[in-house]
Amino acid sequence: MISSRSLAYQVLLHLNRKVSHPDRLIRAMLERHSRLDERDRALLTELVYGVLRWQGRLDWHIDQLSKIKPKKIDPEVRILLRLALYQILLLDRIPPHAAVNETVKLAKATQPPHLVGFVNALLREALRRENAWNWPPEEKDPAAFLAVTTSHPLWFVQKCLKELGPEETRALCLANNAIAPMALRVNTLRTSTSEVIQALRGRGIEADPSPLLPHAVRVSGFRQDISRLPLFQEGWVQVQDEASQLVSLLVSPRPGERVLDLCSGFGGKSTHLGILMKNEGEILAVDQSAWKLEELRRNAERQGVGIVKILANDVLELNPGKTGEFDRVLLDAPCSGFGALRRKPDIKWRRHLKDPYRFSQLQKKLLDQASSFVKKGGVLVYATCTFFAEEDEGVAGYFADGHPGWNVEPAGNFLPESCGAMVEGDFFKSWPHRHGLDGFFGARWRRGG
Ligand SMILES: C[S@@+](CC[C@H](N)C(=O)[O-])C[C@H]1O[C@@H](n2cnc3c(N)ncnc32)[C@H](O)[C@@H]1O
Repeated sequence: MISSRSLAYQVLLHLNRKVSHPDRLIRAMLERHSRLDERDRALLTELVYGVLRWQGRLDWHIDQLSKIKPKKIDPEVRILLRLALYQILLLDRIPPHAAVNETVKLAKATQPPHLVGFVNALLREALRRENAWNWPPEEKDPAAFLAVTTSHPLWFVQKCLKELGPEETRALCLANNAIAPMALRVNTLRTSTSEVIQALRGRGIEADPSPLLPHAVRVSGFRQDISRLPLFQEGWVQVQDEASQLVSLLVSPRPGERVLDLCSGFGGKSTHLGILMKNEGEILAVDQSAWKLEELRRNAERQGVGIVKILANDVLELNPGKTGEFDRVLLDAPCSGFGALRRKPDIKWRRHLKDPYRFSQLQKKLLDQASSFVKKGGVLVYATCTFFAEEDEGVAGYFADGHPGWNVEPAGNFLPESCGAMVEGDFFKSWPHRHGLDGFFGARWRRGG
């Protein structure tokens, strides 16, 4: 039978060739290989995410060990090496020799003999080193040291050092590498928090109420596909970080209102808004990606949220003449996504220093556009899943300066008291290292009447 290592190799190869969601690729693999047992299914996920999380550091090890110039290492071979070194250097539960032997087997099946020899020699040298590495000098070059040891791009660490200082940068980088607990949002149209916890515990799954939100549940140590559980299929829960759930609370829609969800994606927030509205009123979910909206439609159906309509459109080409005005508008803007590195570690290798600025230019345009849909006296919420100031406070400041008729409404007035630590001035801001949640930002304004 095919091994989880070989499947992980295929997923990582695919991701290297084309930007896609690791989760989707893993799920597709698991569907195709449905006879894989739970241990191997879990190992596949662990290998893919582990390699993506530690890619920078694994590449540094490869470059230290390689007898040929790093640039000359074939990308497919590099992926094989990352996969093996992750198991050897960063995973406890796989004997290092087994990792080398399995990788060499995989190399034999996919590479010409001289490359198999190269893989074999490099991995055996890694075993011989026994963790004696010449790390970049911490005192002299703290940015390089942190970048390598915590596996983040150097530019990212340098930017964080400038904006947050050394202690917070270190804590943030460490938190980004943690495996985030699974957070579920309870669908109060269908069930209650205690019923969800009971159902999960009944299956031997460790589940606890969130200390932050009454309708969220934290699940620990669960490595299987939640979408296979009846409670998911019956729409009792949605997987959603608590910080992301807080954005819908910041919108605080009421039953019967008209709400516009711009950049709705798969509808994590649209369905939450519909539940907060008790399925009364209307939500228009707009995204330029038709396939994401198709998923949103299925997601809303699963959760029994019947008030969401979908529209595939570029937000910048939409106007209130077509849609009418709304009581509340949420713009969950496209962003650099650095707040979600715990769940999407691949992002750090796809972004560049200029990206936060580049995104901020688009976000300003989208926010200007979003405001034109808000009726007088209505509410506008701007959200991102990043912590870089130019995409967060910078965009909010730009909007406030250009729209004197709008009043900022302090985020603290709309979030539960338990989330007081996530209020920064007028805004909502969560951080992985400070709050143990994904990094989100939210700002709210009311349009003058
Ligand atoms: C942060 S994600 C949205 C996440 C989603 N709101 C949720 O809660 O699951 C940003 C979304 O913006 C969409 N997008 C980016 N630029 C857009 C544009 N100009 N018009 C419409 N949608 C856009 C992307 O397709 C993506 O789904």
